[in-house]
Amino acid sequence: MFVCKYSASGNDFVIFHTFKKKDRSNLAKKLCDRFNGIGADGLIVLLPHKTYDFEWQFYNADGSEASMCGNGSRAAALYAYKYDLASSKMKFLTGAGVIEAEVDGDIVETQLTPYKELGKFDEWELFDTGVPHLVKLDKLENFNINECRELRYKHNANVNIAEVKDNKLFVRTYERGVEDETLACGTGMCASFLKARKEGLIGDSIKVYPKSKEELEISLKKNRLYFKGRVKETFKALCEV
Ligand SMILES: N[C@H](CCC[C@H](N)C(=O)O)C(=O)O
Repeated sequence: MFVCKYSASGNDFVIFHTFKKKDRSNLAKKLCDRFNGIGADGLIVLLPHKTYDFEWQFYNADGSEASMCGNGSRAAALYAYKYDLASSKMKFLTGAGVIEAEVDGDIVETQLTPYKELGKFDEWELFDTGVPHLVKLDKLENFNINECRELRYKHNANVNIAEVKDNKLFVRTYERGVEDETLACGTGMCASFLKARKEGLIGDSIKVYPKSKEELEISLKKNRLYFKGRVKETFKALCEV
């Protein structure tokens, strides 16, 4: 069957759709392997749903399932629209709840599930933007992969360093389940937005730049997070899955 690869601001995913829900943890590890597989940060499988346009299974590259993926939600929406699984405005079910998305050319905006503030640990703050994220406001060059890895296991969370410069938000993320820094992390950028806004450094909308330097936009409307940016299909092939 056909599998595709999508890149959402540098966060990349193998995506396909099928009818049968089953454990695809080992498949995710195989397909996401950057040496022996297609290579990606995650695997997304779209499945039929009686109420919503579809539901999904999301796996990190290490085969662990995650309840949500911000960039993955934008990639899944573009895939669903391109392959006639949904119209340009859609609703789909994730482990974190229902996501609303809108496709406009190669720009996709998704509304994330309601966020939670989960507490402070020293200069770090923990948020749930669909998955758990620790955020510290600091200079980006102070991003330390070993410190991030330690905090990731201590709190079972993704770890972000965020910096506000010239009224723009810059974010670097160590991603749980990829176990490395990724080029972008949507729920991480959203958690960083919440932290910067809480400290009074930004307003309700801002341009955000992850490690890939691709421009995204995050806004807070009626206390819900909206996240918008470019998505592209980078690969398509027949593949045994
Ligand atoms: N690695 C995350 C899931 C993917 C999040 C990220 N890729 C995004 O765009 O939100 C976790 O296990 O919590």
